[in-house]
Order: sequence, then C-alpha cells, then structure tokens
Amino acid sequence: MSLLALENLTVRRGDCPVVDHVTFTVSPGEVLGLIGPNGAGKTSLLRAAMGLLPSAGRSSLAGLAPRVRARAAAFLPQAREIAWPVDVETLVMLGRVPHAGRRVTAADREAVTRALDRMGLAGYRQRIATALSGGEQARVLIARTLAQEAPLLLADEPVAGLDPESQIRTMQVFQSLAAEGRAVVASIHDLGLAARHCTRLLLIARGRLVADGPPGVVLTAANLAEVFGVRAYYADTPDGPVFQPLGVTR
Ligand SMILES: Nc1ncnc2c1ncn2[C@@H]1O[C@H](COP(=O)(O)OP(=O)(O)OP(=O)(O)O)[C@@H](O)[C@H]1O
Repeated sequence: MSLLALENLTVRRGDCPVVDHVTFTVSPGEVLGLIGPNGAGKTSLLRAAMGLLPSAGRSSLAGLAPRVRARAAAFLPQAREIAWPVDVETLVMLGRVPHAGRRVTAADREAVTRALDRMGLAGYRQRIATALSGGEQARVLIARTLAQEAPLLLADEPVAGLDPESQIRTMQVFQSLAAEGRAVVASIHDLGLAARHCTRLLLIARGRLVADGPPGVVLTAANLAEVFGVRAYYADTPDGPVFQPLGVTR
C-alpha cells in the first residue's frame, strides 16, 4: 500500500520543466526528506503532488476532491502567513475542517490537544497567533496540519527558522507519525537534520530526481559536489549519522 504515488510528474514554468518526470512512491512508516539546492523544484514538486499546481504525469492525490484529498494528506506550505489575530486553539482547530460536521466534536478537541502537545504548545492555546514569534507561529502552523490527522503529511521546509530544540523535536514528531504507520515528506535544507531523522532522502537537481535512498547512500561526496557544490564530513556514529558541510567545491 502506498500513501502517495507519483509517475512522471512534470511541471512546466514557461518553456522549462521545473519538475521533470519525477517518479516515486511513499509508504507508511517513511520520513522522506526532499533535498536539493535553491530553485531545484522541491516546492513545485510538493505543490504539484497535492494538485495545487498544474502538472503532467500523475499524482495519486491530485485528482481527488478537495475534502477527500484533505483526509488523505495534509500540506504545510512554505509561506508562514497567519492572516487573522485569532487565538492558537482556534487556528489549530482549522485543521479539523476536512472532518467537520456542523459543530466541533469531542474528537476534534482531542485532535487539537494532541497536535498542541506534540508541538510543545499546550500553554499557548489562548495566545493570539499573530502576536507570537516567527518560530512559534511556524510551530502553530505545523500543529494545525497535525490536527488534520491525515495519513500523509507533505511539509515545505517545516523546520526552517526553528531553534535547534524545536527542529529536533519536530523531526522526532515526524518520526513518531511514521512509527504510527503514517508518512511524512518534508523539504529540508539542513542536511545534518535530514541525515539523522529521515529514513530516506530524495535528491532533486534541476527538477530531476537524481538519487533516492537511505541518507548514507544519497549524501555521497560525488552527489554533494555535483548538486550542491559543497564537500562535507559524514560519519556513522553511535549517536547516528553526523553530517557537516565543510566548504564549497566550485
Ligand atoms: N511563479 C513562478 N513562475 C515562474 N517560475 C517559477 C515560479 N515559482 C518558481 N519558479 C521557478 O521554478 C523553479 C523551481 O522553484 P521551486 O520554488 O520549486 O524550488 P525549490 O527547490 O523549492 O527552491 P528553494 O529551496 O529556494 O525554496 C525555479 O527555477 C524557480 O525560479
């Protein structure tokens, strides 16, 4: 069983394909890191996979009716915009909209509590979301997607702008979702976090999927030099993989 299947997914902007015949599937239990340099096509790929961007080829999510799709997958966009000065609890409750009947149920409230707890936001329920720091707002928006309780989470740079503890905790939340039989696909620029917390990495370069496998297989010296233009230290330690970019190669 797969939670997402992409087949030759292609996105054109003008004449140029920015996502170029990308094929992969996502299974329950995976934390998949989407890596690649700025402009590689990660955001375009995630949006097209959700059906939010016109594409050729196939995504198993793109053709679904919006409410059905929202129960199959939650999407965290890159932009962290909170438009209204509502309290955190109300904002996170918006994640329940795909499940909503005419009124908020006990199950909705429990899902919101679980999401707030997971993101360390239990004490923030009554805070006005627009009056939080950038990183706190980012965590609230992740909590909103968690409250959706979809089997698959597609997240565009979820840990950007978070402090180290929140970054690690967020990646651990993703790992716990995977352990529950769900899956996460997250674009991520911090290759050290990606190496430590993802079960699998997809390396995107100029719209193409150029490597797909466990972190140690994808983060080779050749891939790093060719795709990112960097060289790095990589070691398997008792504490897990350690990855640190050291310098540029071009
Ligand atoms: N609205 C747009 N119109 C035209 N081209 C676009 C548009 N948005 C993005 N692009 C182009 O598509 C390509 C892929 O962009 P995308 O945002 O998917 O990359 P990314 O891998 O997510 O980058 P980053 O790491 O910087 O967020 C880039 O070359 C970009 O310039």
